[in-house]
Amino acid sequence: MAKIYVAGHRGMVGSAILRQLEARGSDGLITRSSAELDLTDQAAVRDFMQTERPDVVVLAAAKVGGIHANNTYPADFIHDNLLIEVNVIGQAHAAGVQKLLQLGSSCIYPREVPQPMAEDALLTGVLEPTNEPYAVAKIAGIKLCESFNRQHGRDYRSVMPTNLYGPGDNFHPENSHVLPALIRRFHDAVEAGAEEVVIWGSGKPRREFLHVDDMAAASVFVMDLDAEAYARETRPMLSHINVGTGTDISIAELAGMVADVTGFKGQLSFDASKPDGTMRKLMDVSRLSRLGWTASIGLREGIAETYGWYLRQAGSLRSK
Ligand SMILES: NC(=O)C1=CN([C@@H]2O[C@H](COP(=O)(O)OP(=O)(O)OC[C@H]3O[C@@H](n4cnc5c(N)ncnc54)[C@H](OP(=O)(O)O)[C@@H]3O)[C@@H](O)[C@H]2O)C=CC1
Ligand SMILES: C[C@H]1O[C@H](OP(=O)(O)OP(=O)(O)OC[C@H]2O[C@@H](n3cnc4c(=O)[nH]c(N)nc43)[C@H](O)[C@@H]2O)[C@@H](O)[C@@H](O)C1=O
Repeated sequence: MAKIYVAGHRGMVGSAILRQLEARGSDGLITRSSAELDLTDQAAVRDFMQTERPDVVVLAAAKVGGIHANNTYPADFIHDNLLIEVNVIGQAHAAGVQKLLQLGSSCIYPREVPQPMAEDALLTGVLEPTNEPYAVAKIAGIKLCESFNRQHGRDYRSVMPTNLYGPGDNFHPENSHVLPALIRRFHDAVEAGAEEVVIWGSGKPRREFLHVDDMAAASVFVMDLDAEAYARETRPMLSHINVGTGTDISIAELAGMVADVTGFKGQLSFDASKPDGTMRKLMDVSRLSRLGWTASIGLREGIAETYGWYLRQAGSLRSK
């Protein structure tokens, strides 16, 4: 059985990938928390890779956050993510790891790009300023994989997820992504009997949301593809594959859905002092669907399930 190292296994995506691998009986799984192995520390990553010598690496560790966190801590987002990618991808190669899957993000695509965004839209225009530093690091991750493939014949693959959500998400009131932020805000409003909930920005931006279990399934699917199938879709650079649902929704519509799921009956208002970010980010998922994978969890169903999970965490999440 292959030894698979899942970097970031305590995070929302890494934990979902770990669940999928465990469910199919993988028994060579290797994990380390950030307290055990700081992936920004090159010497520590080198020692770990040389000692463990995994067969496969899944890179789901990153500094992650929503629009406010990206806009407030740009240095952390570019610095930590570049180090994590250089260390994990570079030291995996140095330890002879032939296969790796790295997770990027839909924010790699230019701000003004034809929708839906196809993989070859990469580097065709100017990035969205609220998350440009993070996006530059994610683009560097793609180019690292491509370059190790070209120069050293490695099989390093990249998946670009759309906005994700689900159990294990970060529900921080300011630093999280929109969906967990709204779940928490609407839930708190219902509990407090509040009459109004404030939504950041104009409510007009459109986003595509994918449940993390779908993302984990897609990650394992891409990891398992035979090399010829991956190459067929990603030639000539053996580059990245988009992962999404292929449908989007406005933030105002999303807020209405979360209000419905949480039972909030009051008014919504919009705070124009907060940034909208990119006005639309819809993935072209035809590469992945040609290969045979499509998402299966509907948005409303996924929000209801995530809200159930949030409620089961009781006070532990809300005290953060
Ligand atoms: N969430 C989303 O909407 C999206 C996420 N992505 C990408 O998916 C991947 C996973 O994201 P997600 O699961 O949401 O993020 P989380 O924040 O939930 O998890 C990130 C994980 O990375 C680990 N990590 C962070 N810094 C370090 C470090 N210095 N050393 C070791 N481990 C570290 C953390 O480990 P520990 O818990 O041990 O501290 C954590 O478990 C990322 O690459 C992200 O960019 C892409 C698009 C959308
Ligand atoms: C996944 C992706 O995530 C980030 O980009 P983003 O798509 O802009 O992410 P977001 O989820 O934070 O916001 C989506 C939209 O929603 C609006 N919005 C309303 N009310 C809240 C709110 O309460 N919180 C947040 N965060 N946003 C809100 C918000 O104003 C924006 O218009 C990247 O930085 C980058 O990290 C990345 O790759």
